[in-house]
Amino acid sequence: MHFNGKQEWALCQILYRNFSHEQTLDNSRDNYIDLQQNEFIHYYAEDFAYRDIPNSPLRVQAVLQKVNIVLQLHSKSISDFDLPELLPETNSRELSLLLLEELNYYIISKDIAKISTLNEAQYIIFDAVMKLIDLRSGGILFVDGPTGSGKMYLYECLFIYLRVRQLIALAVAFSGITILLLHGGCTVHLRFKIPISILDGNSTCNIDKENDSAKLLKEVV
Ligand SMILES: Nc1ncnc2c1ncn2[C@@H]1O[C@H](COP(=O)(O)OP(=O)(O)OP(=O)(O)O)[C@@H](O)[C@H]1O
Repeated sequence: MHFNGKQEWALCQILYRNFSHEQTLDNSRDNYIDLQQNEFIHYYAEDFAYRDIPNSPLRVQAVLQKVNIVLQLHSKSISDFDLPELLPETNSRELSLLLLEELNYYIISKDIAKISTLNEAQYIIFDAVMKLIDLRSGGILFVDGPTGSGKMYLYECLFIYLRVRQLIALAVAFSGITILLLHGGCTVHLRFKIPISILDGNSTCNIDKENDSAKLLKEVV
């Protein structure tokens, strides 16, 4: 059974809250053993972190991150248990929830297969965007085309490809209707904290450099 990101997250919270219940963490031997068995991690990696990511260690890291967050609520952490190591670069102590959300999209093989169905024009743009991203040189690309020419389809494929690679790409649009078409979409105003009144000459995006939004924006490819 597969779940979407929000359902999955909710289920993880419930399950891992149970795992991190005081009784489990203290000395109830049976539960404690369950939690220590690495098989449990792989089981949940399949159930809760399955993203068609061909990289099993990454899936395990995704589960460990989620478990760690709940454990932290109980003043414990992954390192208190005999579980695979949570790598520093994926340690949820450093990754904000916003970032974790962006790293945990539910992508199935059907989505990935879409990329191979891009038509020639779409593929040229897809390729250009990927080259720019791989160069990490930054840049602005503007895609235009008549209604129904497949712009949104192209954007979907770009997001799928980047998210499978565990890269951060934020889907934003000016209208609430448009964001419904983009998985994980968010209005520009919400994402960049643009004040509603932008005409007074002094308005700025209200993002503190230390907060989670700023950390997320810094990770964007
Ligand atoms: N390469 C493709 N293979 C199969 N279906 C495609 C492809 N490209 C686009 N489509 C389909 O064509 C339809 C129109 O595509 P899409 O909505 O992406 O166009 P658009 O340019 O974003 O349109 P609009 O400007 O009206 O928003 C959609 O049903 C989409 O699924």
